[in-house]
Amino acid sequence: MKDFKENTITKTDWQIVKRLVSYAKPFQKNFIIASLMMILDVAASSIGPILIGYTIQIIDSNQSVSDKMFNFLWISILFLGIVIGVSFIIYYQNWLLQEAGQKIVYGIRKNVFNHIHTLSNAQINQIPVGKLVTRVNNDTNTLSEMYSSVIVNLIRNILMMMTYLIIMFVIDFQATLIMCLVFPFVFVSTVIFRKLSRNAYRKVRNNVSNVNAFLSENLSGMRLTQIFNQEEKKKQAFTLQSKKLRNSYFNELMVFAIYRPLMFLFSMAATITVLYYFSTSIIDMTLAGASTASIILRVSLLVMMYQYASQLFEPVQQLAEQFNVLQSAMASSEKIFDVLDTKPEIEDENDSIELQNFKGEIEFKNVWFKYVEDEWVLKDVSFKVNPNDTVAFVGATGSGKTTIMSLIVRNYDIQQGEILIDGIPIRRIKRSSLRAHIGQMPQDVFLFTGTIQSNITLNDETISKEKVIEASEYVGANTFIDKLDGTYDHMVRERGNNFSTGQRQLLSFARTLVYEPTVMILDEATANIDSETEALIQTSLEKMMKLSTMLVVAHRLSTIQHADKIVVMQKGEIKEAGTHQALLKQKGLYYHLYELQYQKK
Ligand SMILES: Nc1ncnc2c1ncn2[C@@H]1O[C@H](COP(=O)(O)OP(=O)(O)OP(=O)(O)O)[C@@H](O)[C@H]1O
Repeated sequence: MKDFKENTITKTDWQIVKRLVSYAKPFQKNFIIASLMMILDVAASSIGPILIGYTIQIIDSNQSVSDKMFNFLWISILFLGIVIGVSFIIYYQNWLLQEAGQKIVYGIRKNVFNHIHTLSNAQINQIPVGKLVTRVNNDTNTLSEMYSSVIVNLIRNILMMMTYLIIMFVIDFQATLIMCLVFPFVFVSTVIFRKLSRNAYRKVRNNVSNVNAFLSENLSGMRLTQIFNQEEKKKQAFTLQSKKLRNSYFNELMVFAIYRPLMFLFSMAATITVLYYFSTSIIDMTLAGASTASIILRVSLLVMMYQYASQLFEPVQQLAEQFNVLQSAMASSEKIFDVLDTKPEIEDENDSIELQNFKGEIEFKNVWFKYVEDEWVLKDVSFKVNPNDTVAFVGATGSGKTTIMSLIVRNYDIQQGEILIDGIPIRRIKRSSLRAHIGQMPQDVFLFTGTIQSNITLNDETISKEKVIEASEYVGANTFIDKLDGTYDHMVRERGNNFSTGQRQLLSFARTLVYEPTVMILDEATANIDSETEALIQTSLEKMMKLSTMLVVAHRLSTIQHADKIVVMQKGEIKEAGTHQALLKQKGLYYHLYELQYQKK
């Protein structure tokens, strides 16, 4: 799975629309009020040209000068009133729609983020982080635009066009009919434009997603790039991605750059047609000796028609562009719903239970496990961890030690065999309950941006500062925390890059201890740690081993000599198990591993 699409059923446009409407339902009041205001807005905006035409008619009327001035004044006040009214309507309408749009998108964004957290490690590992960011952020933003501007404006523009056309037909049927000859051209070019712009939009979206994926991966791995002097290559790769994005934007701009002037051309053609038609009819009237009043009336109608004709194409142009946003919102919605429809591979069973009075007993019975088809990573693995025991797992890299730890917290489901936690099959236990009782200290400790304290409590406000200090002192992390500016309030930079591997390990110990788990899992860091910190880690580990059941993936055999049991793994199988002394006596695999490390020292 490189994207969520591969795991979901293809959705029809109608299904997408239905779901989008369902999100808008709680805000129907906003949409109804905005629509009513839109009708007012359209009505008020259509009156402008009529008022101008009427003003021209007053000039030539039989009214006295003071009456004319009085009427001008009233028309001006009415006009001003309409302009103020329309401005207020537009402001309030925008506010209502933006409020609804932002709230809807806030909800969707939250759903997408939360849903991603329900997916299994295997599902998440297959999708680049940048793509996930694009789904949660960019795609939901496209939706916001659709809810807050497109839907209502789309209806407004259709309504506006219809109203203008009806008024024009009423003013002069023949002139309007002739003007309408331009519409087939407008229609054909709009259809072509929609097609071209849809492709352009799609390319832009894909390239944005690719650039995001590239950036998130390469900025996280920047240190490695520098270590291997690969900056030039990365710069070139980024330039290529960036160029693709730039070109796709250019492409999109080109489509618009052609369409807009084309629309202007049609609009001018229509306006000139109307002007020509009316001008000739006025000349004909003059030649036929028509009265000044009827000529002035004709001139006022000409002004009105000119105004409507020139404004008519604005909604047409906007319509085409809004259809595009609508289309891109549809595409984004499809991607968002693909995320939401991806079923988590590992879910709690309906009758799953909470772990009560957990003793900390773990048993693997003939467990077989593979990540991918035909590649067994664990083969018939059986072992038992008794409450409060310390069991260590050793073996060559890739032998399956970390995998065993992941299975204990059910990050993956096994294919054969059984995992029992306090005698209960693991599938029957709520995953949240497992994680609440089993504290994990992974190999690569992840630190979040924030304070030392927030990194230890993981923002759980029920954990007191005293507890944080107590845990830090217990594991010896206070030796470096106390030296920091602001101690526990010292800021941790993104990913904790201002702390050493050893310091991160100690913080990870404290983080686990404050949650008081019954079982602790430690995947020892493989990176080299300075001997002072290593001694600190060793001491705190020995202390922690006394607190609860402990499982350790050990790379330094010195760490685990006092373990109750050492399990030796090779290529997914358990080859030996026993205490340090017993295994040494066997002179098997463990003995050789030990010899190797001993010789190195
Ligand atoms: N998410 C994954 N998807 C596919 N294969 C994986 C995944 N994680 C691990 N593996 C494979 O499973 C095997 C066992 O890996 P595991 O990480 O459990 O080994 P390990 O003994 O803990 O190694 P190390 O000592 O290097 O940490 C390896 O061959 C590895 O390539």
